[in-house]
Amino acid sequence: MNDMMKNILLWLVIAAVLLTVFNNFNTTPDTNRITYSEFVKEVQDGRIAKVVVDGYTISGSRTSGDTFDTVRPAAADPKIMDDLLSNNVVVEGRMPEQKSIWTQLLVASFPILLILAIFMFFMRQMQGGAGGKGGPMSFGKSKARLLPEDQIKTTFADVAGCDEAKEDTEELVDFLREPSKFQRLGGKIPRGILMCGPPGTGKTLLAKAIAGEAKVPFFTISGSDFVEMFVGVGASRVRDMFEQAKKHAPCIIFIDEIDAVGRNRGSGMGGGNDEREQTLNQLLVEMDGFEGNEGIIVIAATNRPDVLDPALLRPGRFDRQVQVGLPDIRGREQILKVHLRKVPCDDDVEPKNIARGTPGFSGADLANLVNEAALFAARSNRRLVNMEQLELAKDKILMGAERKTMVMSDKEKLNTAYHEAGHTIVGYLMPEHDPVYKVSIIPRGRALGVTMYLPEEDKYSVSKTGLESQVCSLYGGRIAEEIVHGFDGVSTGASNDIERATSIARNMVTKWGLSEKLGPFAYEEDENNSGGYIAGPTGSKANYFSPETGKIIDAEVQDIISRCYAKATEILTEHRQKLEVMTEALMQYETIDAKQIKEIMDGKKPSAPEGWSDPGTKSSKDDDETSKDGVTSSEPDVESDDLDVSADQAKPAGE
Ligand SMILES: Nc1ncnc2c1ncn2[C@@H]1O[C@H](COP(=O)(O)OP(=O)(O)OP(=O)(O)O)[C@@H](O)[C@H]1O
Ligand SMILES: [Zn+2]
Repeated sequence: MNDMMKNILLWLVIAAVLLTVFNNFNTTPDTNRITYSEFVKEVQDGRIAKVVVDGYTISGSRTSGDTFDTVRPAAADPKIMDDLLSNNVVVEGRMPEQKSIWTQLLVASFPILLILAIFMFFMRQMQGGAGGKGGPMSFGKSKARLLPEDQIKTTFADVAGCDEAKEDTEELVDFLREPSKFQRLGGKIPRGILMCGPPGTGKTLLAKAIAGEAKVPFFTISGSDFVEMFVGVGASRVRDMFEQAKKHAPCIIFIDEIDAVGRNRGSGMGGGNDEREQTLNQLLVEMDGFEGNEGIIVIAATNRPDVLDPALLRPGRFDRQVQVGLPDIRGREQILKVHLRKVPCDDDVEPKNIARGTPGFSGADLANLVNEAALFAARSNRRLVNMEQLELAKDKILMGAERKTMVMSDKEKLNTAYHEAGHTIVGYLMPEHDPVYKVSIIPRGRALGVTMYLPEEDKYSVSKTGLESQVCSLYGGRIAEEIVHGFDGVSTGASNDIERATSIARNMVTKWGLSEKLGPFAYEEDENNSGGYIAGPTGSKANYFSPETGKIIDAEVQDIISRCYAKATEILTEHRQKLEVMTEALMQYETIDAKQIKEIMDGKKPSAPEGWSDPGTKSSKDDDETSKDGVTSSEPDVESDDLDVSADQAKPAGE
């Protein structure tokens, strides 16, 4: 309440100043104006001849003939006036009504009350407390939502594929079930747990499952809910939340995106954000404030543990970290099983196969996959989800939704086919390159065509050779166009490829220490993503090099790219014949799989892809699509970022 009081006080002072100014303005001194005490004295001295009373205003004339006026203070006892005026003075007009001291006070304080009321109204609005939209129960001042214990149906059985994280948190369940027993045994229980991991890996789910298993209430709030416009609001929200939690203990407080408030103070983005800092301080105070045996466990989630303020990680606060990473193949299989349980499935459904084909997928991606498959099944009036729909759903998530309505001209289609075939052939032949999983010239999302690579198993890093191979295959598309149409015939379709290739080459030099000339130093650092991304979106960068080094960096990047470009050109010139065959196959089938690609690369005639039936002739019409990206969706490494990018591209046409 403290900060709120400060705010109110501030407003009161402003109100008081305003009132004073207003009053002064009102009582501009008149030449004849006298003070009330002067007036009383003059009456007593018998100098007043006539008095006209109008409420509190008193005017009149003196025995000497000149006029005067004065204002009777509300506090003056009216009876004294009566006594004063009883003799030899002519009194006209009416006396002020007798008001109780309370009424007078009320009248006097009305403007202040009004301002207070308006202020309170705004506070309420800001805190969005009224009525609790969304949550089953939300309480006034803090935005935290409270899920009572009987409403949490999530258990550990719903969380699959993160066994270590589950093990790490099992003892919390025991503790929450019976905090006193734990205390008696001298068990030491952390107050705060930090769950770290990429988005969608089930951090929220796991926290909820702990509450569900322990049958305790679950408070949830997002770090961004604390960051407010008004200084002090966030801090008071934190205080409120902990107050509420204490009433419901034992319980769990879950703070999602703690990095929104917990960023390192005095460094990084938006330095000197008072509000955020105050909120963070309050959080630290509250964390220190409750005893370990109160039965409150604060679980915070973040995917950027590295940006958190070290004070948050100190003993007694979030001193225990639980890693919730992307699931491996076994994990993915289990997660798929959890979600497939909820939809009617055909007998042919093999979670293991889907798990194998989805490296880099998060739990949320897999849940989405099952959901999409169910939608596909519903759309084709099937009662059971089968493997075909699961494959379709996987492709949709990996490559974006097909845009069946978009018609390309034959010329554009042919160009796209050459482009994708170029990517595919270079990717196929380069060492340590992920195998091509599918090539398609069906427009998806913003891409005109897609070449999808998938590693055979989960991969956590890429070698220098692998990276250079990626750069080569990224240029393969553009080079194929160049070989067929000449330099003047190259389309704009390669912009995304070029961007990504450049980004890989640059990261090789400035981040991954893969330039011999420059050595293993970090010259550049992304503010937003702390490395690990290959061709991920670039945030604002921090540079650590002199202008001279900058020139060498540029030269090194150019060197990598020109070497890779030459290599890819060499490959495609040598395999020109295969480029033609693959293009032809793409024109015919539109989508070909690893099997057809292998046949073509072995110099054989490609077979028809599985499930392919001749659709007859397709209509074609000119299309004014602006984005001509033939996106090469190579499989990401540790991060599933590229998956997100493909998913984003499933938005409607034209960005
Ligand atoms: N390990 C898992 N087992 C089962 N389902 C999962 C798992 N991980 C994620 N999911 C599914 O994905 C959904 C989203 O997961 P959740 O919100 O818990 O992720 P998160 O890590 O908290 O993500 P974010 O960081 O984006 O908040 C869950 O509701 C669940 O359906
Ligand atoms: Zn391309």
